[in-house]
Amino acid sequence: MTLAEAILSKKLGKNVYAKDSVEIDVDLAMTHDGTTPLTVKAFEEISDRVFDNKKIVIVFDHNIPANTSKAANMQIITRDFIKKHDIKNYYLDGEGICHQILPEKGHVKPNMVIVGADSHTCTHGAFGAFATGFGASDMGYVYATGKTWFRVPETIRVNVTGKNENISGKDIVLKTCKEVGRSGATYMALEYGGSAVKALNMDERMVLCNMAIEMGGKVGLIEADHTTYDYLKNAGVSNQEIAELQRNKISITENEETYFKTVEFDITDMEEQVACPHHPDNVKGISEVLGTPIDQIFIGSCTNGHIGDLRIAAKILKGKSINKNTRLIVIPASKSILKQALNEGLIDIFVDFGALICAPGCGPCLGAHEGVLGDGEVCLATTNRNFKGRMGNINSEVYLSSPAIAAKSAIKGHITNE
Ligand SMILES: CC(C)[C@H](C(=O)O)[C@@H](O)C(=O)O
Ligand code: SF4
Repeated sequence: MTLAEAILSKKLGKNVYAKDSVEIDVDLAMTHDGTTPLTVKAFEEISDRVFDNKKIVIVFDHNIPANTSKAANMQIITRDFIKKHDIKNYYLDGEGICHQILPEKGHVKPNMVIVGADSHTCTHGAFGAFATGFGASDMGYVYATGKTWFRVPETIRVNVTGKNENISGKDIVLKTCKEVGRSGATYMALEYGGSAVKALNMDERMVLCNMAIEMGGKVGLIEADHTTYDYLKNAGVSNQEIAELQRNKISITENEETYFKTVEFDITDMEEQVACPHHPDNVKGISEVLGTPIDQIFIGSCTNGHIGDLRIAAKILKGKSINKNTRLIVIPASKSILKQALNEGLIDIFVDFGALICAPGCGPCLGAHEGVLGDGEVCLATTNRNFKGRMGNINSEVYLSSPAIAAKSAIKGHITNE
């Protein structure tokens, strides 16, 4: 069985396989400031009671603090919904990006079925959970019934081996995007494994699963292991619950025949990867884009705003100053990452370097809040999407890279790995 089949089978108490259709109870449902109002509208057409006020999580992250009256009014609708239905889990005051908050606050656990009204909900597959993004009307149905249906996805196995200290989770996922292509995994699971994946910490594993949707993937998945359980412990999950999860651990034996296909690569001699405008699968080895002038650099987002990312960037930027032809925006993915970065002196390093620090949230990632680009400008971002106009201007260009490449490029003012 593939990991996707195994998780869904365990949950349903019977064996299900790729292409089967299943109706299933969800363990966690998430919406954010951008998608809650439409979800509420769809929900109210079918019910006046949520299925379970403890299994819903609502996060404000896309436009926080509100930048327009429209965004502020959408937040009023959401706050009213939270009060009316006594929703227990909500993070509304710049606590961070939903895909960071969910695991950080201990909401995500292996074997869960998680749905969210955001396409990057697939991030949580890094914990061995079946997690996927939905549109607001599907979420309205989930808020009312706690149920949804899936076609069990076929699986592309991605095996990554080798060792290379210059290669991060972001380089691995960009390479995967190049290999699989923008629609190569449509409605499929991307199941990551191999020694190089096993060696990654949870922040880096989340990067791999976060970008599954950029290949059309339904879910990104990584088998839970001791790294997963250590993370859960730090996120406040009780020892008792972790022991229970370990007892129920799903282990799969890799079996070629169960996969739609297998993609394999070795990172030992791989160079850093950069996605060029205007799609995350337009990936080149860094040597092909060295010297590209950059106007704005953004380190943050649900892909690469983790504490580990900020540590890597700060180590590179310490004692240096920003190139006068570029600007740098740094946004920790959550308030607790911001606090940790303050405690470790990372924020001092960024500020001294010449960076602008903004409140935890999505920031410039989708061009709807702050850090919008001007005509003809080029941005290098640690985010997951570089579609035309993604950062708020159809006449701008966005490149995607790891935090290390973003930091090095902020010193030089052009794309570099030195
Ligand atoms: C606004 C939201 C619905 C959207 C998504 O679903 O992914 C956003 O987070 C994005 O990254 O484009
Ligand atoms: S950080 Fe970007 S990709 Fe992630 S949820 Fe926010 S807008 Fe979407």
